[in-house]
This record gives sequence, structure tokens and C-alpha cells, in this order.
Amino acid sequence: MDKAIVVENLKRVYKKGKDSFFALDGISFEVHYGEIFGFLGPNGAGKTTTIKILSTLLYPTSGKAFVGGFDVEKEVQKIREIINLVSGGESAGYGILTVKESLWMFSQFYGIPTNEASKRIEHYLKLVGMWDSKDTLLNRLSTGMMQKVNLVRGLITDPKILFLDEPTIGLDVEAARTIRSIVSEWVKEKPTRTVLLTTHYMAEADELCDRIAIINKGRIVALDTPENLKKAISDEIFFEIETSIVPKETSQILTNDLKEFGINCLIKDHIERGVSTLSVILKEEKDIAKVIQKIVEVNKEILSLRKIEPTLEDVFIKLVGKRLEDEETN
Ligand SMILES: Nc1ncnc2c1ncn2[C@@H]1O[C@H](COP(=O)(O)OP(=O)(O)OP(=O)(O)O)[C@@H](O)[C@H]1O
Repeated sequence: MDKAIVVENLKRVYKKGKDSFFALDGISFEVHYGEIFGFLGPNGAGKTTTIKILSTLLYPTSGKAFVGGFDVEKEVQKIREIINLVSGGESAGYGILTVKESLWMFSQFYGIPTNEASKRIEHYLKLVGMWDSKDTLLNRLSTGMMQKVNLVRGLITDPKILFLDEPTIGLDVEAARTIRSIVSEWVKEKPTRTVLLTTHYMAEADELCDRIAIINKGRIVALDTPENLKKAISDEIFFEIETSIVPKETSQILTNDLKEFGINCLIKDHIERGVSTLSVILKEEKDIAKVIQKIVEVNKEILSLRKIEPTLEDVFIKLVGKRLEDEETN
């Protein structure tokens, strides 16, 4: 099989009290070798469940999945030899070990010869700028440092397929940029290296991923290159309008009224600045007049209005009906 990952009608049922529900409701996709494939979706969409099944930590309820050509249910050991999994929030090992000792321990789980393991640990620690911290105890590391060590743990085993579950969550801009650039370079070094990445950050997916699947409520709602996803909505017109704060009840009325005109509108409050931002998607430019009229009707002041180029964020809003960033604060 010449695909890094093949997923066919994959389903996973979980129990919720007496009931059960589909965390994955028949997803299908393929990832090519050499690709960085992004999995984007709101909280609870099924991203982690997918990664757990593909990394052999969880069985599917039905459907099929192959990683590196191996069946996730029948060839678990073969898959484990060619993959690694890095989750953003997790600890990089045991706190009583130093950075280097911990990485060494993981290299030995994979049977990497002593010389080679030392070389790789030094190489990757230098790459993430952590070589000077090699003798620091893990429980003394900051979140950002821990996440960098986590990434190194994922890279030293030289996996064919690397699963990255929110690798930059909670990191500052600089640390996130370092991780992104290392992942991007790492994939280019060998044609068979492949990454499946989940992220909450649209810009990250846009910058890093060759293709992106948008997942919502256990289903894939869109799958394409970032460019094509954006092109698919390029016949629509996007406006961003700032108004005085729109209270919750008014915001409901406003969005419902606009929906009747076929206008998609999402409202986000910025209490600290005393403004609300309306992200508006129109089929026709002239419909902006209806939006303005409605804003005036609910007695809100228009502070600014600008036409914008669609971003991946807008694709997400259109398909899922909310901003991805709103998920984090809910
Ligand atoms: N072990 C479990 N038992 C029952 N329900 C579960 C279990 N694990 C996950 N779920 C539920 O399955 C759904 C999908 O969860 P999953 O963790 O895959 O989502 P996600 O897209 O990774 O979300 P997040 O971005 O919050 O991590 C959610 O409704 C979640 O509450």
C-alpha cells in the first residue's frame, strides 16, 4: 500500500451514561507519504479519538484503518515500530530524570543503538535550543521547554509517521514558531516522513499543512489543500464590522434576522475594548445594506466596517458555524 494512512468509514462509539454516541461517525481519508496532514475541529469533534485509533491506543467500533500499510487492529506491533505520538499537553517523561536521561530512556524503548541515540539526542536538543538544559530535571522545565522536549522525544526514534496532537498549545509565539519550523524541515528531510497534526490554530494549519480535513461532530465536513478550501468560498463576500457592544439577546435577534436574508453573521464581544466584532458572510455585496440597516435597528453604533479576504478561519466559520478560537474559551 503506497499511502501513509488509509481510513475507511471509521466509527467509534462511546458510552455516555446509559446512552451511547458516535464520537466518530464514519470518517474516510487518505494521507500520502511526505505530507503534513492537518486535522482541524472544535472541542469534542473526534480528533484525539482518530489519533488514538491510528496510533493503536484505541480500537475502532467499525470501519478500517491502515498506517504504513498495516491494519490498526491486527498489526499493532508493526505500526508501533514506525510511528511516534506527541501530545502537546503531556509530560515528557519522569520528573526525577534529567532531559537527557529521559530521552535516553525513550530511545532504549525503541532499541536505538547507544552511539546513534546519543547523536540524535544532541542533534535535536540543539535544534530546539535546549542543549544547555540537557542536565535539567524534567520537573523543573517550563511548559514551552517541556513541549520542545516532547517533540524531541517524537523525533529521536525517526518515525515514518509522526502524530502531533496540538503540539504548540499554550506556547508563546516564538516557541510555537520554532516547533513549526522544525516539523516542516523534518518532513522535508526524507520522502517517507509523514505528519498527521491536530491544531486549534488556523494560521498554523494554513502555514504547515499540505492538506486539511475539517472535522465536526465525528464527521469530515471538508478536505482539501488550504488554498482550495479558501477558493471554495471565494465567491462569497466577507466583511468585518465593529460596533458598540451587542448584548447576548440582541446578538441572537440580529443573527436570526440576518439568517432569514441568507446572511451568515457571527458576533464576538471584546468587553475590554467596549466593542463587538461582526464577521459577516454575504452572497452579494449589496446585502451589506441590510446588515447596516439591522445594526441601526437594534440601536448599535457602527465603529468600523471593512471588506476582508477570506482566510481559513472563514472557511471554518462557514462549515462549522462558529470560530475555532471560541471553543477554547467556552
Ligand atoms: N473515553 C471516553 N469515554 C466517553 N466519551 C469520550 C471518551 N473520550 C472522548 N469522549 C467523547 O468523544 C467525543 C470526541 O472526543 P475527542 O477527544 O476525540 O475530541 P477532540 O476533537 O480531540 O476534542 P478536543 O479538541 O477537546 O481534544 C467528545 O464528545 C468526548 O467527550
